[in-house]
Amino acid sequence: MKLAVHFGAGNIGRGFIGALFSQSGYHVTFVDIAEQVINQLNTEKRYQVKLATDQQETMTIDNVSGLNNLTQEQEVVEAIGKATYLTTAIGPNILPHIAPLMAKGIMERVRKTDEKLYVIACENQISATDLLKGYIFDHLDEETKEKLAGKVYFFNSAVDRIVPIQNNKGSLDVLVEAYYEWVVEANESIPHVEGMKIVSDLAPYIERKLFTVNTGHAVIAYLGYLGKKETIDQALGDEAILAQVRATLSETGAYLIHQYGLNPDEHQQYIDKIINRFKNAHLHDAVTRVGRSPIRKLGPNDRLVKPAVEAAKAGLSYSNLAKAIAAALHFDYQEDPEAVKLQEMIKEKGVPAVLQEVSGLEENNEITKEIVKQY
Ligand SMILES: NC(=O)C1=CN([C@@H]2O[C@H](COP(=O)(O)OP(=O)(O)OC[C@H]3O[C@@H](n4cnc5c(N)ncnc54)[C@H](O)[C@@H]3O)[C@@H](O)[C@H]2O)C=CC1
Ligand SMILES: O=P(O)(O)OC[C@H]1O[C@](O)(CO)[C@@H](O)[C@@H]1O
Repeated sequence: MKLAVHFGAGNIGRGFIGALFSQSGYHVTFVDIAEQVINQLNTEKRYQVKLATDQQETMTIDNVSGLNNLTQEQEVVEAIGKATYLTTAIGPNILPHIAPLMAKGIMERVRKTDEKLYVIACENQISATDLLKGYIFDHLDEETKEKLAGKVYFFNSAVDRIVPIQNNKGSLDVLVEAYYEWVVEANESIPHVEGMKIVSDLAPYIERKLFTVNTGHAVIAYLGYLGKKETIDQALGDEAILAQVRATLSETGAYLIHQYGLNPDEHQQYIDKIINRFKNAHLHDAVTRVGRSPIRKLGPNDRLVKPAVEAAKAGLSYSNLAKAIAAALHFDYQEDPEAVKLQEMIKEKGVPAVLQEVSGLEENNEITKEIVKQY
């Protein structure tokens, strides 16, 4: 049986990427630091993926096991040695921390086999696999670097499926939305995985997804948080928030249409479909999950700042994006370490300095001025 080694046995790992590998005939070895999840994977050997629909269809995901990357390093290295795919869904900030072990696995592997290995980071981040590759390369010896060509491939990807925080402590089962899209940029044929779509240029896909699904979601999350809404669907029930989401997605849409020559009617349909996905009340998706890690989300290449900067460059409107950024700066959820840090930074340095440091926006930039006004 072919093997996929997947770092991150969380919501996307179990509910999306691992599930697709299992359904494609792979054994999936999940690697995680969550000891209880790893133990359960090894004892139960299966779990259910439940669709957040009226019918609640369920699928059994089997041929799964787990390894703890803190206590089972050698086992992880051996698994990487046998894998066809090496994937992650762990959070972009964690990639540098798992790269040394991945590098160790790759070094041992290329000494022993010429079999091809495909590495794909499945994160909400543009070029996440390129970033991971850079972190891995920092830990590879020169001999391995020279041997990688034709043996280890790194492919960027875009992943889209809403998987909320699970409300079933102690269970491996995962509630997911029925919709999913996994797009991988590869210029050659790679081993088949059910549901994986191969494209030669990922840029339009990842930007369309990040600046529609993730921008729209972030607007709802931050305005919903300010409006004391608990979940995304509850926030969307507020007409003012719904109107603001539509206005913001018109701005990102204008940029995407301008940049990639998208058909405006088709893009509007894409926006409408996504807003309907957000309305799914079965997901109970907390605004605090969707707004999590605001410093990352306010990054220069992320879902709010990048489209605002690109819209400004193209002479397009960005005032609704500026409003969303201002709302993100008010996200003071105490259980989110980045939210706490962001509020401390704002208190200490003020909004313009924070926008410079976190988002790469100069103080005299027109976008900064608009954000400060909205804030
Ligand atoms: N949940 C969603 O709907 C979607 C999430 N994503 C992206 O997928 C990635 C994962 O997100 P989720 O699955 O929601 O998060 P999650 O928090 O459910 O899963 C992350 C997993 O990584 C593990 N982990 C953290 N640090 C680790 C370390 N140092 N070593 C090993 N394991 C470690 C955690 O224990 C957890 O099991 C993120 O980049 C997210 O942006 C992308 C699309 C949809
Ligand atoms: O996972 P992140 O990057 O923290 O952001 C949350 C976003 O990711 C998703 O979980 C999946 O695309 C969305 O639900 C949401 O837009």
